[in-house]
Amino acid sequence: MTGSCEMLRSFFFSMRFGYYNQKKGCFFSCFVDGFFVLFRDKVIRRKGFQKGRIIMKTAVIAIGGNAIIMEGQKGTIEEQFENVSKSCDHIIDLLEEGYNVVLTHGNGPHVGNSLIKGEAGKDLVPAYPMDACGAETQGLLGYVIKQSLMNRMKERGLTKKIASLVTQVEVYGTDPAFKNPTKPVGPFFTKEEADVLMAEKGYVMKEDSGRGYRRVVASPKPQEIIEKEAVKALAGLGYLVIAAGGGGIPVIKDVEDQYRGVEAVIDKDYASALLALEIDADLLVILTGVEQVAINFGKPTQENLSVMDVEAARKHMADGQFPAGSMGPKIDAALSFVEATGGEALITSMDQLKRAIKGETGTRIVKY
Ligand SMILES: Nc1ncnc2c1ncn2[C@@H]1O[C@H](COP(=O)(O)OP(=O)(O)O)[C@@H](O)[C@H]1O
Ligand SMILES: NC(=O)OP(=O)(O)O
Repeated sequence: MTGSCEMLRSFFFSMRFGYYNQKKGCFFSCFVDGFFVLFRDKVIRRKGFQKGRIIMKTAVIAIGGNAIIMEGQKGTIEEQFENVSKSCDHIIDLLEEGYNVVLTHGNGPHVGNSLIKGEAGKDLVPAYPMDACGAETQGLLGYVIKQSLMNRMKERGLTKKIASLVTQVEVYGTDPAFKNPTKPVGPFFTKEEADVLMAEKGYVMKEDSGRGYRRVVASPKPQEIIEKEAVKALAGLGYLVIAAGGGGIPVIKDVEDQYRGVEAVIDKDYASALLALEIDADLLVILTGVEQVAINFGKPTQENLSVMDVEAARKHMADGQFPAGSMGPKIDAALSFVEATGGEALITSMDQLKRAIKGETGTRIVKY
């Protein structure tokens, strides 16, 4: 197609050159050039080609931490490798569909576990603060995801460079979220266990979507992905990039304009939406436990949605269709990306990713 483009260009150029020679051609020259540019841009947009190379679409794909350590699991390293390995084919399928993939992931179960380990061992070795636990979990999960993908790709006879990037995310120290913890981390407890932890450790414990009680910590809104340029550059070089794990390591700028870690866990859906915006991604995919977003979720009148525009999403949100502790932040994050870029967000489950990308399932959130 680009070959035809270039032939047309040569043809028009020679016509234009002829007219120049006859000193008549200025108007015609502009007309021909304009036509060529319109034609070329249309081809590029439709086919994704530019000067003989394919322009890849970039998708930011967010995987929930609860898909890596599942409900009822202790979170052994073997369990995590097994869970992630099961997801690899779905991600690889997307690469084969021609997408540049930037993977982000949650770390809620992991960061809570790290805090418990620190607390339990603090008489022997120093406990880490929450930002350091976030960094630790980014490193661990980067390793688990990267190795699982590498091994599966090898089995499928594919090669793709993979980079896992330690990512800091700036938050504001004045964010009211620091005074109102909402982010569930770590394992699930019964009400009785939660009461003991609140009394003995001073934790804030809340019920998490009918699944039990979990510790909740501050979750300020992400303001800037510090390593965004590196993510964009690596994706542009054809790497599958794993970034902003656990929503990114939360940092603030102190009075001397220096970055400093803070005690918080950023929501990975908000961080993923911001990353998608900052690296000019075409698509934001939020993977969760359901194939489609629904209205009247869990009721006999449940209606699954294939497409939802911004206006409808806002209306359903105002009607209380998307609870704050579960689907609410995902819709909110999707809206922030769609409204700012005019791009699309897709919410679906990991096992339906390929079909959802083809438009066969999932819920697409679009501007109009
Ligand atoms: N309107 C809704 N449509 C679909 N799912 C919903 C809706 N409201 C609540 N949910 C629940 O929210 C869950 C997603 O939230 P959560 O489990 O907290 O996310 P994560 O996958 O990031 O851990 C879904 O799996 C579903 O059980
Ligand atoms: N950081 C974060 O959002 O983790 P989860 O996806 O595990 O909640």
